Amino acid sequence: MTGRIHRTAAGLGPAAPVRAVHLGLGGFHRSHQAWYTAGDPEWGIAAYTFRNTELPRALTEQQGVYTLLVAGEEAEVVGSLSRAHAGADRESWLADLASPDVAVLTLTVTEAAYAVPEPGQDSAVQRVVAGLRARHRSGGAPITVVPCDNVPDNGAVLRSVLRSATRDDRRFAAWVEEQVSVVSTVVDRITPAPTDEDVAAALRATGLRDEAPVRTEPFTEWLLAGDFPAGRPAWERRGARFVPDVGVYQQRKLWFLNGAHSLLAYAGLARGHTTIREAVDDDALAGTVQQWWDTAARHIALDPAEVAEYCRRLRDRFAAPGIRHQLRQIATDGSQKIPARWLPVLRAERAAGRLPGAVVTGLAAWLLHLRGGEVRDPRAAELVESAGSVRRALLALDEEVGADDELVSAVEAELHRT
Ligand SMILES: NC(=O)c1ccc[n+]([C@@H]2O[C@H](COP(=O)([O-])OP(=O)(O)OC[C@H]3O[C@@H](n4cnc5c(N)ncnc54)[C@H](O)[C@@H]3O)[C@@H](O)[C@H]2O)c1
Ligand SMILES: O=P(O)(O)OC[C@@H](O)[C@@H](O)[C@H](O)[C@H](O)CO
Repeated sequence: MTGRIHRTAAGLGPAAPVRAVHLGLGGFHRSHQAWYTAGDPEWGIAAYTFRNTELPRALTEQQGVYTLLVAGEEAEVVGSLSRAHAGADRESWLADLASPDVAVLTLTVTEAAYAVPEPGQDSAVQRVVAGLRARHRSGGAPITVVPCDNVPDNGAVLRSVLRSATRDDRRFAAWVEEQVSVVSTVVDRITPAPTDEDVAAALRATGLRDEAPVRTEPFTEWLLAGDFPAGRPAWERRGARFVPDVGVYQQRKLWFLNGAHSLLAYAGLARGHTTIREAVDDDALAGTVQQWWDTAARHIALDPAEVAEYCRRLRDRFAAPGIRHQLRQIATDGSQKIPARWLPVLRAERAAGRLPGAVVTGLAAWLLHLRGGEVRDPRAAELVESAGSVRRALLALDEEVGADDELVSAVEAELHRT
């Protein structure tokens, strides 16, 4: 019988001491932050899911070790997860965040999580605040929080949410302000949700059974801006870049990559496709994506040649064999993603008196998606209910967009055409 992957079987040494904590243990953490951390063997991670109990169980049985299947390259065994926990393990969570040995807290908690918790709500921010409170009570060593979600100005947004969520306790709030650094990041590595086929591929690659492999692409990027007063892993060993400001790179990634992804997701589903690769192989959709990139390129402060090269590489990444990125996965939480991915460009175009065709196509396809039933979005009920009327659905997305008569008419016309 084939053996299970674990540290000795994979040729790894003992787990490193925990000096980093992660919330939102899923596919992306394993393909990105945990992979970068593996470049610095002095740093071990204690990673927590939000709700999932199966993944931490499988990883614990494997001593945190897992296989990273990098499309077109050799599989890599990653050993930076020293411990994996279910989010419900509150005692360990509080103890880890109270520990002065821990210097960094990374987050991948979805776009929707960047909100002030309602009283009594169990949310990612509520858990972060509880952890920071435990740290404050047990000596208050400084720490850096590293949000790694596709949220514009993720560091500033998280700082503002933390301010609101701690304002009832002035001493604690003052400590958070002084001792908790929140950095801003741009994160990039296309990582589809793992499948059973990945389990079989990991076995073929290593000869060891792995119940928690992850498939990803060779391309990876991590830009960070901010301070690490208590230290950090040497993420730069694997190419992370520490920059004064992530602003324009954040726009480049969110508009060009994620904006095109959302366009392909909604328009691709409407045309019967299931993956990004299939969707970009459809000439009509490839044309709409190019139209979107040409439109977005007018509003970004980067050299046009650099933008064109970025788009050329994106085309290759989207079409890469070996990555089956499901349109349904990308289509989730549209109300949280569209405002960051399409609306800044839409606003700039409207201010210039133009009606961008690619955004009209995208909004019409999003409406079709809402009308189609299977909607996963924190505001699903309200959106599905409003979707019969273009005006109401667009108002629910954004008041200014919904109040734009010319845009509403264009989206209505597009829906009649399709
Ligand atoms: N997958 C990618 O290619 C990719 C690339 C860049 C950034 N990201 C960011 O990482 C996030 C996670 O992606 P993933 O592929 O790991 O997904 P995943 O489904 O594998 O893992 C997501 C994690 O977030 C948790 N989560 C889900 N809803 C939550 C909520 N409301 N509050 C707190 N936590 C919640 C889940 O329990 C899970 O632990 C994305 O939302 C995105 O912001 C992903
Ligand atoms: O992960 P989400 O749900 O924010 O968005 C879906 C995709 O657009 C996204 O995961 C990209 O693949 C990723 O941002 C590439 O780095």
